[in-house]
Amino acid sequence: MRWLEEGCLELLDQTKLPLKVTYLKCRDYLDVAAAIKRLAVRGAPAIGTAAAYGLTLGAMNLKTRQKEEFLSGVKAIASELSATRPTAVNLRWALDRMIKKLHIDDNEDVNSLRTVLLEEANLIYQEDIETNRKIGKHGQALIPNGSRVLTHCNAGALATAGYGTALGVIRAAREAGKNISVIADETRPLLQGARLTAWEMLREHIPVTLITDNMAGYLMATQKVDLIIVGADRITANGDVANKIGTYSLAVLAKAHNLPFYVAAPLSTIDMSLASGAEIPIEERDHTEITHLDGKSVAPPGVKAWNPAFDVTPNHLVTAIITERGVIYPAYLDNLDKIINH
Ligand SMILES: CSC[C@@H](O)[C@@H](O)C(=O)COP(=O)(O)O
Repeated sequence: MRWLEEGCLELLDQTKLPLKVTYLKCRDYLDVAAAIKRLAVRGAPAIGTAAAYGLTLGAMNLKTRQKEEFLSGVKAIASELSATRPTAVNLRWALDRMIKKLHIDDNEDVNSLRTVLLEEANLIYQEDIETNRKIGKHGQALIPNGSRVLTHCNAGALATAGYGTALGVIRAAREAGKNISVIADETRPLLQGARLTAWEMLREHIPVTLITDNMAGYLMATQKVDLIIVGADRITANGDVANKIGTYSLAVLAKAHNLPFYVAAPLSTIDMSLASGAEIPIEERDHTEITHLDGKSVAPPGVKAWNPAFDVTPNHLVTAIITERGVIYPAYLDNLDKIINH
């Protein structure tokens, strides 16, 4: 994603990858909201950053010069953007951070508040890349040379402002000179692993092998994988992790095969207001995402379907959470609070 000086957010349309590299030009918050909803931009940190720019666009397009009216308009746009996807807490985190900026100096006029919003969105963007590099640095120390790493969905540069979380750890391990190969779960139903992770890895000449989701158990049983790293959409105060549907099954399999199961995520993904994963709102998406493939029906018309986009992995299945401030080990139930409030 890229902010263009003309007052426009440019987004790589991820729904078109890997076949086409096309960019969307968002000139209003409604364009950004629509892009988030249809997953043209997706991945927890990426939707937070895009929403921050979306709010900036909305504020630029508000006609009023009256400060109170401007503030209530911006807040209404923030709640609309926040409602686009319910599970990834980074979306709300970024919008809350933007809104907080508007109260710093009561003497500022509407135009300078617009500048404040753009500067904050730029900061969120830049910080996300730095954060991911730090996650990579801490995480790569956990990856032995020669590891074959299984990952799910796409927690790479595409899912963030740049570099990636889970894939950032892999990038950092490669940059440290380690010989690392990746196994990408295809990630039904929308194939973020096949379409996006495989695309990212191939572009950087990182060895990658694609498997379907139902091959993971056999892969582990036949000792073809050494560890698992995934990203996260929300981590609760007890260390439970919401991530792309299928993550929980991988964690159970990892436990059964005695393999490390790591979660790489920025602190902005940790929601200390929720005690456990049972409280996380799980997005349910359109049934056609599973009854159809590429617009063609793959199920009998009229069949009932269920399409939760995320699942929750309980803390006891997580070996460690890798954050920008360091690695939180199983004793993290206490550490999480200390690290967040440090
Ligand atoms: C660094 S991204 C971490 C998660 O957001 C990612 O693993 C994921 O589940 C994304 O889901 P998506 O539905 O594609 O937005």
